[in-house]
Amino acid sequence: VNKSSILDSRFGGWLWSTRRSDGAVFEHGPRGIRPAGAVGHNTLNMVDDLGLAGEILPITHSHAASKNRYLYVNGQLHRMPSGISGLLRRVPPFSRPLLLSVAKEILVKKGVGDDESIHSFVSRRLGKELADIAADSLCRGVFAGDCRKLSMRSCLPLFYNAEQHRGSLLLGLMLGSGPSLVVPPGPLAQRSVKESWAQWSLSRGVESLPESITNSLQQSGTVQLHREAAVKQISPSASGWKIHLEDGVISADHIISALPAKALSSALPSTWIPLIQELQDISTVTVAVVNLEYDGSILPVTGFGHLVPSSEDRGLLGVVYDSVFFPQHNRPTGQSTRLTVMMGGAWFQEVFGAPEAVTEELLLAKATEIVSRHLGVTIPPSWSRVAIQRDCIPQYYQGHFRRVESMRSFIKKNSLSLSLVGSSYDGVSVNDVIFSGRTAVEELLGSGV
Ligand SMILES: Cc1cc2nc3c(=O)[nH]c(=O)nc-3n(C[C@H](O)[C@H](O)[C@H](O)COP(=O)(O)OP(=O)(O)OC[C@H]3O[C@@H](n4cnc5c(N)ncnc54)[C@H](O)[C@@H]3O)c2cc1C
Ligand SMILES: C=Cc1c2[nH]c(c1C)Cc1[nH]c(c(CCC(=O)O)c1C)Cc1[nH]c(c(C)c1CCC(=O)O)Cc1[nH]c(c(C)c1C=C)C2
Repeated sequence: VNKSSILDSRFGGWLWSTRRSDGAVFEHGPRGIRPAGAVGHNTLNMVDDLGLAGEILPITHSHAASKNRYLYVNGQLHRMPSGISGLLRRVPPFSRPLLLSVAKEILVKKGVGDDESIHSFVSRRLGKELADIAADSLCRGVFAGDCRKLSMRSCLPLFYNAEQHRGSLLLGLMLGSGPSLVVPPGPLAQRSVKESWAQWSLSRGVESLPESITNSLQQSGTVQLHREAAVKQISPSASGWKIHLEDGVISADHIISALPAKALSSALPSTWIPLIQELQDISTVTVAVVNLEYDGSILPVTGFGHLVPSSEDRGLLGVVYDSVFFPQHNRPTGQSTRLTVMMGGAWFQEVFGAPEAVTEELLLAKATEIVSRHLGVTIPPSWSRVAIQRDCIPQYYQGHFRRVESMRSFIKKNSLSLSLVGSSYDGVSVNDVIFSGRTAVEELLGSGV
């Protein structure tokens, strides 16, 4: 069910694509989905099932957008180190070869405590410089968040587990750290492995995925879809639940809630204070997403985009070079360059003030000024679109795992027929949220689906 005022008449939440009448596509949320691992295979299997395989746009690991990612530090773009030579040489903005930090990492003692901030973990194992620049930028480029508050255990479980099981990131990544989930790959996922895909999109944008799911559910004739009907209240009843929607009441024997944690908390019975409190305490951040189109081929570099550490500019998270990796989404006539400037995140309020008060003009002016200063583009954009994505990325702060455990144990102890899925709990990527839905259904049916 879709509620928020800007997303009124559509399903799909943050999977949101603008298709211009001339064929150009602009993404206001995710733009690339990772094919790898169990969660990646699971999504590709669903793409197969939906009959969308013919619309897939893959990017391989050898593509420039996979190899080249940049950092903007001290007023300059720096290509992020990659491959063996990137480890052996000193690559600015870092002051020494990364190999030195990585080699020493093996000798660093395991941390104490059951969670730690990402900044503290990286400082301890790899040094302060990598924490201040690399971890800081990575957290802004995935969670739009602050690495000094984000949880290592919940945000980067692969690296957290590497230290837990092998005492070292390097050893854990080389030797593996515990059993990993496996989802049998279907034809598309097998193709992604064979062709070494790094990410993918769809020819009419990522929103084709929820659109296709909606069509498939409608055609099945077995599912009721309520559009523009917010869940107002959920109350227990003799047969399970009564769900009070804006357009009526429905009964359910089990609820799989994919609502953002805060929205769910305000719909629950007020007597469930511990669960409501935990849900409310999951913070989110707001991101300003500014899509820009320029005439001609105007980029001085080619790659995925660049990230900006908080020490350089607190309000600017990074710039995505969309037309480099999905040129199929460019307008069909004449050369053009599509960029997305992402701003705010954990620093939104501090830099721009209250999201409801900031003007689109101000954000557009800041975005075009950044493109001109960072990329030397002197012409104005030929098209632009500003979207203020309110509360769009949940923040898994230190101790998040305990909060999630405590909510699930409250649900179990009180025998509530309720499953929590979606980006507030077990991962924010598109793959993670789809997989969380599958896991909830499997637990409910007690078997592999
Ligand atoms: C700018 C941006 C860039 C991103 N980039 C990437 C990327 O490159 N790759 C990637 O994998 N992920 C990316 N993500 C993350 C990913 O898109 C999201 O985490 C994911 O789509 C969240 O899905 P969800 O279904 O959990 O939540 P949402 O998309 O938030 O869906 C929740 C739905 O619930 C509805 N709702 C809310 N309240 C109520 C209510 N009371 N009643 C009924 N309905 C309600 C909302 O309208 C919405 O439709 C990005 C996110 C953003 C914002
Ligand atoms: C500048 C801000 C942002 C950019 N993308 C996002 C923000 C907030 C959001 C985002 N990006 C990714 C994910 C999913 C994570 C996953 O587990 O798949 C989300 C929620 C993908 C991603 N983007 C970057 C990295 C390192 C990742 C992880 C997966 C991968 O390695 O591909 C880096 C990055 N993000 C942005 C830019 C400009 C950039 C690097 C140059 C934009």
